[in-house]
Amino acid sequence: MDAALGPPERMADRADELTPMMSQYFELCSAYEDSLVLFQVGDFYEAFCDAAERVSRLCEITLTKREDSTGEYPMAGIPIDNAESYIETLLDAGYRVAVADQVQDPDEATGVVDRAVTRIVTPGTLTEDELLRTDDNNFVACLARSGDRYGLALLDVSTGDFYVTSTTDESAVADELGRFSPSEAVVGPDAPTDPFDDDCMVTPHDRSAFEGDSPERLVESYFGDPGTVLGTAAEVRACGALLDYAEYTRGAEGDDTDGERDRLDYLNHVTRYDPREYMLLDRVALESLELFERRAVHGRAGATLVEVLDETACALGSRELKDWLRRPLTEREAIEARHDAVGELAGDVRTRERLHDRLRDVYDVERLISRVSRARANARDLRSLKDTLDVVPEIEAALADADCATLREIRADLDALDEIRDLIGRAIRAEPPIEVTEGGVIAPGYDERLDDLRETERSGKQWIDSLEAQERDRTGIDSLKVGHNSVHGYYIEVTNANLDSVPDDYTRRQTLKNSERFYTPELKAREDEIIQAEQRADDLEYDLFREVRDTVAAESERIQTLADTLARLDVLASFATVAAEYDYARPAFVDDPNRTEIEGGRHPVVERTQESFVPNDTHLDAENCFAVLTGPNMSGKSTYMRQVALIQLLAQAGSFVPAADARLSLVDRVFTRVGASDDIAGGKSTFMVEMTELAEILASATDSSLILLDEVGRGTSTTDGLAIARAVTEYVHDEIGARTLFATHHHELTDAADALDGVFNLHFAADQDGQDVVFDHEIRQGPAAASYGVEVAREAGIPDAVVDRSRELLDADTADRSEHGKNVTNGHRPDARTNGETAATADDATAGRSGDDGAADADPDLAETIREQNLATTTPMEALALLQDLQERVEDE
Ligand SMILES: Nc1ncnc2c1ncn2[C@@H]1O[C@H](COP(=O)(O)OP(=O)(O)OP(=O)(O)O)[C@@H](O)[C@H]1O
Repeated sequence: MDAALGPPERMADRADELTPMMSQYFELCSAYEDSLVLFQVGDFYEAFCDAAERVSRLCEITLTKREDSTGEYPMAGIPIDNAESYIETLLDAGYRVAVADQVQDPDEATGVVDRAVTRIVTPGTLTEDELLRTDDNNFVACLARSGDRYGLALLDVSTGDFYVTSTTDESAVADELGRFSPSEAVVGPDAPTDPFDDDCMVTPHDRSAFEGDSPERLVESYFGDPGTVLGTAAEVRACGALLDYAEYTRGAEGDDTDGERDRLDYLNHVTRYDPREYMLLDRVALESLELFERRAVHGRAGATLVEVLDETACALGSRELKDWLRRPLTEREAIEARHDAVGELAGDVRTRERLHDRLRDVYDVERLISRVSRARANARDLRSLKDTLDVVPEIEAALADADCATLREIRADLDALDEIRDLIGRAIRAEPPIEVTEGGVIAPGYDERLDDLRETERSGKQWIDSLEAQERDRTGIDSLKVGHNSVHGYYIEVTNANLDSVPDDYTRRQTLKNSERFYTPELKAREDEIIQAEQRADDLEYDLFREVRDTVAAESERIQTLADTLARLDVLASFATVAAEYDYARPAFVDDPNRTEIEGGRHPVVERTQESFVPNDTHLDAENCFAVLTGPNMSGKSTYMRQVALIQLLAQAGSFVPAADARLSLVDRVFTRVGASDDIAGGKSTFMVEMTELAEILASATDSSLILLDEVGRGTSTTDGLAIARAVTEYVHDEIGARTLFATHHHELTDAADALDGVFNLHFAADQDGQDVVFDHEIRQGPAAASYGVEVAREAGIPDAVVDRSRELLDADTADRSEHGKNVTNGHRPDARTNGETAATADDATAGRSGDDGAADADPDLAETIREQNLATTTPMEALALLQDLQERVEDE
């Protein structure tokens, strides 16, 4: 176990003798064993012993020590004012942090001041704005098992988004986790801990939260009858245990005296879903289609799909956009409803701009309302809520002429919460301070008692303001001054020279070098009155503020619905902007299965990152659903395949698509097996990764899926690779029948088109311009003629000698194959040098005989290596590796 966690060993052997404060620390460390405890001492959060050493090293703060009668303890303190950034460092280092605050006024404490853990900060349950990304959700997952079923719950504590699903298939769990990418996971007994990403913290949680009727009771207390809101026992367990964990991380501050935990009142809705309601995009697909993360491919300046699509105006919309892309729909009606709205807004630039303009003033009310419910919102938060509510009627007005059902529904759902808006407007000052306990928060006119107190305060101060003139008159001392300081309060200051004129009712308050300060009984009385009124007013303000906050909290469900409505509208407007500005077309959905008809399709990201882009068509249907795609390296195969998948994904997310026209049938899942990636940390070779991904495709794809295969069998010998590629083609064609695009450098695979109905060839061509290869990026029917790997190798900087020799080998191979049906290994090997001198035969080289020109001094194995190559089945990647090897050997000579 990590020595920084749990009760410090150094204290354990003297636990009974510890000072009361250290004993408190020791006990909190024992109670929160899985967290690093930060313990408030005045203005600092302290850690002691091993935890101190760890905190000091990670946060780069000085390690000091605390000494008392029981010994000496290393100590490290982080300033409370700046705690969040240090806590972030500790989270990044993999710790959960239990924050133990002083929960009693030190002046009221008889012995040691009471402390309690008020929050446990963990990666998945963050609510601190400083630690959260505004444009993305932050989920904590909970995986529970009941019989052979897995229940998966996902909660964003900062926004209240809560999803639950269940499945009997462990790989489906991994797929959903890939989609939501939680930063933390709570795992129940018997549930697997391996489907989580490396960067997801797996948290052990109290077993009892998963057991007995505790999950059920908790679900019921939040959402009503578990049987109605949720489906299976596994879902109830996952959801209940996650609620328990979320409450646990709120610490003890909310604990009632009877030990009941405080509730997370803003969690008033859980969405139960079936993964089949959404187009499935597993982790591999999300990564290879670069939806949210970039991959450096061909050195192109990377961008992600979400980056080129995000024209949202507010944080709510930008998070919603990610969610729509993560979970494209599979129900035609729902998709078309989104398309209707996008179409209407795309055609109405004025409304779109007006909406965008207004939505820019919308605050992140989703996170705001969760702060309100957790009693962490300040007066500025409430004003921000009001500012948001203020724009709602304007948004409503902008949608006054909305025609389609979706926009009309949105308009109807817009709820400006007039009474809340009015309440905040009346109660909270326009620019309130951050601190809510020190007054200045409640607006004048809101509460009579408060106004009276403020009036007393004001008139008292006014009287004091007039006192100076009055006392000057009375005493005849022209230099007399009335002032105030925080230690001594109000005073009348008289210089030493005038002390003789001081009246009898002056009492000395303070002596300075050149003057004396006094007060009079009346001044004192007025001062007390002001102080009292001020104190009572501040307290009253705080009470009133809390009342307003509670009233707002009681409407959290309506505010969440409003947030959701605004988020949807923002995404639809963003889709519309992209559609209008980048010439996207509305896709049509067709009933016949397996249809992908795209005219002039473009890759939404690549077209934005380079000067010109060549649009291409795609035609797949039940009769022709498997395209084998050949062509030189860099000709555009990967781009083309991804563009087909992205168009399908965008269409189902509700967006228009980068194409002149698209007619599509729905897809249940996009599979990708593209690019070579090593999973060295996971102990898998490139080939293993490739085969694991392929196995998943073959096991799970249906005839409604879209499959992209980019060079299958690359990581093994050419013969094995080709065999696998061919077998996969046959299997997908015969058994699955999914729409498939298969890019390959195995030219033999193009023969599959003759053998299998439904398989056809497409290719990209290249022109040779002198020694350069020029790509037109235009897709054509039929197989590619040549692969141009050698020319691409030249462009990559392989020396001419090697490139020329490769070209000779290729030519010889082609000639041999056409004449004898043999490969190049039987051909002749000319001189390795390029000076045109007499070539030695391969046989000479193999035999190690020297030619007159010295060329035969060449490494005899070199010829052997070249002979061994079956160039007919060598991929360009392999050819490149070979060239590199040959080059090194040639240079050695
Ligand atoms: N339709 C197109 N219009 C314009 N440029 C394109 C087009 N398609 C691809 N490109 C450009 O060509 C580059 C290479 O494309 P891509 O990666 O798709 O080639 P590839 O044939 O898959 O190569 P390899 O076989 O080496 O993986 C892209 O980065 C892009 O810059």
